[in-house]
Amino acid sequence: MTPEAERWFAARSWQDPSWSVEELTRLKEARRVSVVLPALNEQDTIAPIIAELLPLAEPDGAGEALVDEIVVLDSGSTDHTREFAQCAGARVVAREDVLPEFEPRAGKGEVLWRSLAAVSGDLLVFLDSDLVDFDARFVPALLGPLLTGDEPVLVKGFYRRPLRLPREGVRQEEGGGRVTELLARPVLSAVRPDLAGVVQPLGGEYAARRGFLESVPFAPGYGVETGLLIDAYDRHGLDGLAQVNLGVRKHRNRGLLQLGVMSRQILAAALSRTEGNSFPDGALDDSRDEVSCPQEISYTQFVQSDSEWVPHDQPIPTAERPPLRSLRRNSR
Ligand SMILES: O=c1ccn([C@@H]2O[C@H](COP(=O)(O)OP(=O)(O)O[C@H]3O[C@H](CO)[C@@H](O)[C@H](O)[C@H]3O)[C@@H](O)[C@H]2O)c(=O)[nH]1
Ligand SMILES: O=C(O)[C@H](O)COP(=O)(O)O
Repeated sequence: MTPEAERWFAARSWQDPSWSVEELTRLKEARRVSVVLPALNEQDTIAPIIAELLPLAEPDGAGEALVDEIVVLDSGSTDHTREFAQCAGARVVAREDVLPEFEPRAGKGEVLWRSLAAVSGDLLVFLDSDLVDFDARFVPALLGPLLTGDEPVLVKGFYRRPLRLPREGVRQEEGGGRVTELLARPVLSAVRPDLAGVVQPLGGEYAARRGFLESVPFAPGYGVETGLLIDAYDRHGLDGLAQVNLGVRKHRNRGLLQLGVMSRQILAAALSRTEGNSFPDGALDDSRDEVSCPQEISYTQFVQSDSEWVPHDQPIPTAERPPLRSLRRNSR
């Protein structure tokens, strides 16, 4: 690690976060907290996650709650995700119902971007909706550094990651985070060496201040976390970041080909934030407010069909969404 990364890791990593819900609810004062769950076809896991979150939204004796709203931002589900989420007690927002002047695009980054306009929180907590054995203590842990300190704008979770691949008969207590370890952390250590202390740069469990989220472009698809992390660092320095230990995080582990496509999206978000790059992935503009990109690039994977190997081209969306704040400025 660079000396700066080492200093940051020691100063800004909470290995055993122990803020209580009561303490944080008191510190919250007039600020609002929104929990946002991006979801695409998550009918198996969405309701148990919401059930676990609901107590955080119940007012205490003083009429206050740590969480003001739990919102599922639906990404075009075709299963029962929306109904199950609503029955479980969340507000469900379809991606086409927020910022309707923008034609919806596929992918996770798109719904996170739209969520800024759908929720009222000053502080937003993002959680994936494919989590298994979810523990609501993730939420106070992620909010702790934002409510107890002024500096961080983005707080990432870190955890042990089991790996479960039923088709392959794999069930391990560790070994998850394959894209994180094989692509994201190596790439970040090259393009922003000071970010080498971030344990789970891709984790979908993080909290951030609205002011920061509205000030940056959103990369599409699975590039969104990489973009937010690099942009938080570029604009607010390492001390704009913090990380908290969330214990264990289990999710649906995807197959290798799906992870290949995810990796290409992540690489596009990182390369487009690399000054002077000549890659086709895009580039920051001079003001660093926008990333100008081709709409799409293509990535080829190979699949076996009978005895032959055939190329299979995957479109990788690269067009980023502009900072939400710039839309408000332009509409005035
Ligand atoms: O088009 C999409 C795809 C996914 N999701 C949701 O986004 C979350 C994460 O998606 P998933 O496919 O489960 O991603 P992972 O394989 O878990 O990928 C990891 O790495 C990604 C790349 O950084 C992060 O976006 C993820 O949050 C992180 O968990 C889930 O709630 C999905 O339902 C959408 O809302 N829309
Ligand atoms: O975060 C990652 O590295 C990818 O989502 C893959 O995670 P997994 O190896 O735990 O499935």
